[in-house]
Amino acid sequence: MTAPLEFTDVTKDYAGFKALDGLSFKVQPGEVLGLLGHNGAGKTTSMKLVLGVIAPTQGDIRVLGESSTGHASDRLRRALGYLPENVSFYPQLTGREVLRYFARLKGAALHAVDELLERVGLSAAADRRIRTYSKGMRQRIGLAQALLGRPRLLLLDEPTAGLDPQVTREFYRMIDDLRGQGVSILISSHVLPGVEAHIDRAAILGRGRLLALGSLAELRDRARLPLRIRVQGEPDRDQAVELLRPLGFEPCPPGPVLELQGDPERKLEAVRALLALPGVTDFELIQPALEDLYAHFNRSGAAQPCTP
Ligand SMILES: Nc1ncnc2c1ncn2[C@@H]1O[C@H](COP(=O)(O)OP(=O)(O)OP(=O)(O)O)[C@@H](O)[C@H]1O
Repeated sequence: MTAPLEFTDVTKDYAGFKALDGLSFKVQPGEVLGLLGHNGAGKTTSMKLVLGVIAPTQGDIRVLGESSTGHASDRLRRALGYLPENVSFYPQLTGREVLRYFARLKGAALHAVDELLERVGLSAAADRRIRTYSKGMRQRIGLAQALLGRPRLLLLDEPTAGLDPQVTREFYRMIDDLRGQGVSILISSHVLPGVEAHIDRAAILGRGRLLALGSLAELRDRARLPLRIRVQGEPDRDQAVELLRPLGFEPCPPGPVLELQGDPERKLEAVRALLALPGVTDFELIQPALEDLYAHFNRSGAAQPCTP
């Protein structure tokens, strides 16, 4: 099956400044790919290239099997859903009016509007003016707008920036549903903790270059960051350290609970040793989080798995 989105060796220069440098990746059918990077890494530039708003300086971008810059780009734009980073609508219009307006622009069926309002949980607020909407409600109307025309490929640029944790969770639940329906999604973010559980793979961008691409498990394998073990109970700290140090585990700085970090390959040996230690009532294995992997591949200093 053709990948809904494919970047091949894409470079984008803005007046001599390389915003993207040899970027290649694919979004597979029904996949959620996280495009992760710091401010200025090239996430929005990538989105604009997919939309055909700007053209690559070099390289090729295939969107739903067609070139993003060819004569098909208008039609392609209609087949895409896009939620921009700073979503803004006419404040004096109601939610329903905004969606009807965009449905006409996109050539989407007007009867889809009420269904979409329901889907994003805004039916009750459909006849309120946008200027009375909270930030979370505006993001939801933005998502509904992006879903007009039942796009097979959805581009979400920093969709949860500025949302509170509860609204962020609700937003990701909607993303999970869409993924379940086979929609392919490119989601850019620099807010990493929330996105981790909702993406199939991550593409880590740094200064326009692809630093790493893979599932969390693949990135963990590649990075080989230390595994952290949090020990519950009241074992003798010195005894625990003495036992685990020969296995390559070192204690984290003293805190309310004992934590050690070391080679993930020696996890079982470490666990066995811990189980034999008096006072241990339980333990928790803590894998490097997406944030740790991101820091590792960005080389913005070694990841600090010992920090909470
Ligand atoms: N029209 C433009 N002209 C010149 N430089 C630009 C232009 N648009 C973007 N850039 C530069 O290209 C780089 C990538 O910008 P881009 O907006 O793609 O980053 P981003 O990853 O989306 O960042 P953010 O998280 O801050 O939105 C930045 O250094 C930016 O200043």
